[in-house]
Amino acid sequence: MSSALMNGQAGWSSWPAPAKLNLFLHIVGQRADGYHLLQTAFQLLDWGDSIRLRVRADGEISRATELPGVSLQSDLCLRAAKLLQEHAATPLGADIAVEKRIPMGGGLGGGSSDAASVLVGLNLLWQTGLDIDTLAALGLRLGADVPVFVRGHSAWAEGIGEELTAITLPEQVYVILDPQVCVPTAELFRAPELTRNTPRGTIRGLVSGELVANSFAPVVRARFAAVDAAMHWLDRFGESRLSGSGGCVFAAVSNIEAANAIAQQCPPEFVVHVARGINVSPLLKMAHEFSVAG
Ligand SMILES: C[C@@](CO)(OP(=O)(O)O)[C@H](O)COP(=O)(O)OP(=O)(O)OC[C@H]1O[C@@H](n2ccc(N)nc2=O)[C@H](O)[C@@H]1O
Ligand SMILES: Nc1ncnc2c1ncn2[C@@H]1O[C@H](COP(=O)(O)OP(=O)(O)O)[C@@H](O)[C@H]1O
Repeated sequence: MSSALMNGQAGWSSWPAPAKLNLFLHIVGQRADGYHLLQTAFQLLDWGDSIRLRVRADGEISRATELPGVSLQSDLCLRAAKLLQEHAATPLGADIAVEKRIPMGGGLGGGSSDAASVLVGLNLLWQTGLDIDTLAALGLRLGADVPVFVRGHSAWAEGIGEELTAITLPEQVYVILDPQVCVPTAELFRAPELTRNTPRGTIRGLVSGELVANSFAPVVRARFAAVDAAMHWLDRFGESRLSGSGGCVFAAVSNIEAANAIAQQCPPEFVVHVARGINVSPLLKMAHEFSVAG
């Protein structure tokens, strides 16, 4: 492996795990097993977590950093590594460290992206040679949002989020507000007041800017006053939208300077991030560099 891809500490390599926004999200039905059918647009961002991986010869999979509130059993990075290890029947193990920036339970897909980066990174480090379709299918077993991060392209999504069509969107700047509430996704999907028959949209509608609604927004705003307040505040600068099941909200702005000016005015109860939409994930670029470096 090229030394340029190692991050300085013996045996460790660093893998990006970008955040996502859901530019819109329509819940259009429900499957017999209770999972919801949706339409959404996943916009990858140039901002996110970093995962560091180090191969172990003894087969152990261990986390090298604490993830507050996340037990070993529920840690998506450890679960991803174990799933790949079992599937590929490799005797190798790994140490996994996460530099967490994406707020947990914020609707920005942090856990899913971390898991995808572990799958893609370890598949290369362990030389298990699985193709992207197989990694995406393994990822789907960990969460509906994992496949888009494995495939590494902003995408139009249907089904439960796994039927993906890569799309190329303008690389827009976004102001993202984190109202610092952890919204439990499963509970939101169970909400009796959730609209489950939103009319279907089209990619053309997305591109023309008609599709901005999120089926979760009325439910989340009614249940979490801080999310409602964040949307009201952001509405002063652009049409605010909810990402995923929340609690983070965002608005598109014209450029970085405008975004930074808005960020500077942000009230202290919200954490603000400025990020740019990207069509291709840095994970995909890293994986390519790694493969080329051999
Ligand atoms: C709402 C979305 C939109 O991108 O994102 P987040 O808000 O989580 O970021 C996703 O659909 C979330 O995907 P993900 O976070 O991977 O959820 P999962 O772990 O697969 O599912 C958590 C639980 O939500 C419910 N669930 C999830 C996805 C789906 N299409 N229908 C469902 O009913 C199921 O009860 C499931 O047990
Ligand atoms: N590496 C991880 N990063 C974030 N959350 C994780 C991770 N592993 C497990 N989790 C669990 O998954 C939940 C959802 O995480 P996250 O992906 O950050 O939010 P969302 O699904 O709202 O986008 C968290 O509340 C946490 O309990």
